[in-house]
Amino acid sequence: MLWRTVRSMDVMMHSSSFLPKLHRPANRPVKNYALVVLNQHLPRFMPRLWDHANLRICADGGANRIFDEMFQLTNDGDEKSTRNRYIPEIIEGDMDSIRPEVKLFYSSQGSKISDKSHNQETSDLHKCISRIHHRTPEHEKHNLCVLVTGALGGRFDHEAANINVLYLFSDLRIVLLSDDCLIRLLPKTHRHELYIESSVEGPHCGLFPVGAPSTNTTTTGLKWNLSESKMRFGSMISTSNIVQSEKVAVQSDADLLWTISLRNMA
Ligand SMILES: Nc1ncnc2c1ncn2[C@@H]1O[C@H](COP(=O)(O)OP(=O)(O)OP(=O)(O)O)[C@@H](O)[C@H]1O
Ligand SMILES: Cc1ncc(C[n+]2csc(CCO)c2C)c(N)n1
Repeated sequence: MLWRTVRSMDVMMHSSSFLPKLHRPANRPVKNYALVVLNQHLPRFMPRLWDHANLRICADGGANRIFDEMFQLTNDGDEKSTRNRYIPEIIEGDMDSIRPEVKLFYSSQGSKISDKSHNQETSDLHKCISRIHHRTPEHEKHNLCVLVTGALGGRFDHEAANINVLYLFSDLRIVLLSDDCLIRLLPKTHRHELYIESSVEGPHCGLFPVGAPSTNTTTTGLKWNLSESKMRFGSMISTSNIVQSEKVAVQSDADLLWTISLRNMA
C-alpha cells in the first residue's frame, strides 16, 4: 500500500470577543488588544473598546475625534474630566490633521507624540501599525489583535489604503471597524474557523479575494456555501451571504477578506 503524508493546514481561530455584549458570560473575558483610532467619527461602542484595550494609538487627526467626541459617548457629567480620562499612549502620523491645541493638550497629559511629517509615502494608519509590528515580539505577533476604528465608510482612497494595510501586515490580526461592519484578512496559509458572536454580529457577511483570484474556496456555516469555488473581481464574489451557524469554516488557495455586519449596539 502507498502511504502519502498529507500535512494538514494549521487552523486559525477568530472571534469578535472584543465587541461589547449586553450579557457577557463571566467565563468569557475580553481578549487583550491594541486600539488604533482613525480620523473618522467614533463608533458608539468606543468607550468600551477604549476601556479594555492594553494600548491606544491615535492616527494623527484621530486624536481630534477623542478630544471632541468622547464626551457625547459617555454618561459623564463633566466634559473636562472625560477628556482627562481618555489619554492615548501614542499619537502617530504626519501631523497635518491634529489641531495644535489638541496636540498640546495630549502632550501635556503624557501622550507620546510621534511626528512623521517627513514621511509622505505611507498613510498614518500604516505608520501606527508599523510601530505596533515593531514593538511586538515575533512569537506574540500571531496572538495580538489590533482593532482599527473609523476604517470604513469614508473616502474610498483611504478605505483602499486601510485594506492594503491588512495585506502589508498579514502576520498581525488586524480588524477594521465601522459602526456597521468589520473586516479581517484570512491568509491562505491557514484554514480558518470564525466563531460568530451572534448577539452583536451578523447575519450578513461577505467573502472575497482582493488582488489575486481564488481558484478553490470551500466554506461551511453559511447560507450560500462555496464548494471548491472560483472567486475573482470580474466574475463571482460572495456578498450578501448569511451566517447560519455559530462556527464558519473557510479554506482557500488565496488570501480572502471576511466581512460581517455589526448589530446596532447603541
Ligand atoms: N474618510 C476616511 N475614510 C477612511 N479612513 C480615513 C478617512 N479619513 C481618515 N482616515 C484614516 O485616518 C488616518 C488619519 O487621518 P488623517 O485625516 O489624519 O489623514 P491625512 O494624512 O491627513 O490624510 P489626507 O492628507 O489624505 O487627507 C488615515 O491614515 C486613514 O487611515
Ligand atoms: C505613488 C504615490 N501616490 C500617492 C502618494 C501620496 N501619499 C501617500 S501616503 C501619504 C501620506 C498621507 O498621510 C501621501 C501624501 C505617494 N507618496 N506616492
